[in-house]
Amino acid sequence: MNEEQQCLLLSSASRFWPPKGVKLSYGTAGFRADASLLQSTVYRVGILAALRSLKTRSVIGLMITASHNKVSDNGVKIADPSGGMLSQHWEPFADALANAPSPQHLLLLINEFVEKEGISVDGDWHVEVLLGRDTRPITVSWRSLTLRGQMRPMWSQLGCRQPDTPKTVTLWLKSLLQTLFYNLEGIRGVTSIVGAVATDMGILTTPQLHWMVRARNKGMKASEQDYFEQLSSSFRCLVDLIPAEKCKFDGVNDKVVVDAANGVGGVKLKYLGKLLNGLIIEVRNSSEDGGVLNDGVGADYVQKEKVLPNSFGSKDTGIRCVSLDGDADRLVYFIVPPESSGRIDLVDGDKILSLFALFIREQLSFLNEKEDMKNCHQAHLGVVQTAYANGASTNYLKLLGLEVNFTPTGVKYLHEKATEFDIGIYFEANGHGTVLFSESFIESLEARTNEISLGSKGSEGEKAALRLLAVSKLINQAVGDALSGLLLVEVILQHMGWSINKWNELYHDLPSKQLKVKVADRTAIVTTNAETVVVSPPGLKEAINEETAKYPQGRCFVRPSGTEDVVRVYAEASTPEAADTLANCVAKLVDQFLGFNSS
Ligand SMILES: CC(=O)N[C@H]1[C@@H](OP(=O)(O)O)O[C@H](CO)[C@@H](O)[C@@H]1O
Ligand SMILES: [Mg+2]
Repeated sequence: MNEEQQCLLLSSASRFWPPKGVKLSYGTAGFRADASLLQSTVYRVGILAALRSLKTRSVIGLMITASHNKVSDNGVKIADPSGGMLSQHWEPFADALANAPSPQHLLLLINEFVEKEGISVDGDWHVEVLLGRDTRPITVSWRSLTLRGQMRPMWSQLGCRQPDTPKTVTLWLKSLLQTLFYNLEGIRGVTSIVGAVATDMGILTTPQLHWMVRARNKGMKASEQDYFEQLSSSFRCLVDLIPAEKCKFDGVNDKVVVDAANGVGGVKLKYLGKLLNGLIIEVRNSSEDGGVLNDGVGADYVQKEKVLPNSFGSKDTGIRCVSLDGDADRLVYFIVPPESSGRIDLVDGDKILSLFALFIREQLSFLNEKEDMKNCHQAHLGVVQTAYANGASTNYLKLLGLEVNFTPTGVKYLHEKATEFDIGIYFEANGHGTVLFSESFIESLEARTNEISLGSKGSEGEKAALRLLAVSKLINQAVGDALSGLLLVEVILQHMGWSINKWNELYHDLPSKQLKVKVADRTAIVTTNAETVVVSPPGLKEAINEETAKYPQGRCFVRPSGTEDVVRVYAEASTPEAADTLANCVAKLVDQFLGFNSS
């Protein structure tokens, strides 16, 4: 690194000291913590993004979001050149950067890493980082704003007067100002690499930013408008390909009501809805309504608590209802039963996966019907789940003859596994997932559909190829996306002529329960076998197994969360009461082994 670069890094880093006594970790989906702790982290992730751009010679994304976390948290993560998650190989460096105790340590780390990775920092590559942020407000403490005057320039840049109260000042700045601080810090980080450019893409859903990064690196159109146009036109294409006899079917109506978690998905979905025909999207709990992000609303709440989100009630009985999470990368459907008294019938990520798998399997069977295709390469379809997938869904998928694979929690693992197939469908039970198509399979579909434009009438096989091609454009190829997932569910239900009830009847979920346990150090739990078996602390595995064996169809596992400071407990059993008891007993075991009073 030359002297100019070293000076630039040292001077900008001296504005952003890490919080004292906090250990930051890149976790399941980037850094997440109380928003007041993350200023230096966002700045340092900006540097990381610029270095990643240099290393990969590609455009990189930096997203400011904490997804389903409570409103006082925030987070930051990176989108790699493919639009996927940051390469896991770089996560230890990300952790080290975030925790470097001083600008000098930071510089030393960067120097070492740049040398080890063979990254040339001499300005021969035009670094570009796309920045996105959701609508999450930030909380900034007065202390951090005034500490050694570091933040004062921010106030003048924002045209605001610095608050003069010595108490903690909580800033709930609406719209652009909400996350502008983090944005500026991200930009500062990126631009502390000489010649690097940070392009502010504004307020986006997480999947939109990932989509843009992928599109930019593939040389495709990559604006937000391009995203909306691609989704709406592929949706229309799928609608046009619905078999005539299925177009009007009892129980299928054209309205869906969406709980947008008071997050960024609401406004985006309202805009997208205007570009569609044959589907009415009613959005509630949009960030414009004044409700609190993820508070009594959203996919995480609905999926874990299995209760109605705010502003939904008995009036919604019989309607397809959907919940998105705060940054709109997950979705779950739900049904309001008659006289529900707050409970819902959840149609979760596992059922979305099952619906997608059925539809794709059907199209593949049409594709392979033609005599001359019999000897051709048959597409390899695979599905990927985590241990949180309901056992009934896994049985159902296996009964369909599908290959079911398991990975640890987190899209980064599922996505990676799904790329091994011609078509890989992955979903977490909480609604995080997508369908990936391999380049070679897309090429074979394109070749097949080109035959149609050469004058053929369009056989079932050719229509199936057109449908699959449209699915590959509709469903986000970079990461799970609630907006594109919703459109795909809607058009498949229309295609099948199914109501949400019929879909929900595919199989019956086993009763399950999830709990969170606060412990002294959650990292003391080490797991293996896609997180289903505890390796450490010794004895916990045996204690869990002994308890689980008492319950018919019992299954239980524990793991440290990668996004919250808790240990998660998951239990499944033949009755809701048994699942609750099993979860509670195992939560007590976790507390005995790791709680604040354990020795
Ligand atoms: C049980 C559960 O829902 N875990 C979620 C949650 O991860 P944890 O590591 O469990 O906190 O957030 C992740 C990121 O959004 C998501 O991928 C994952 O599925
Ligand atoms: Mg999310």
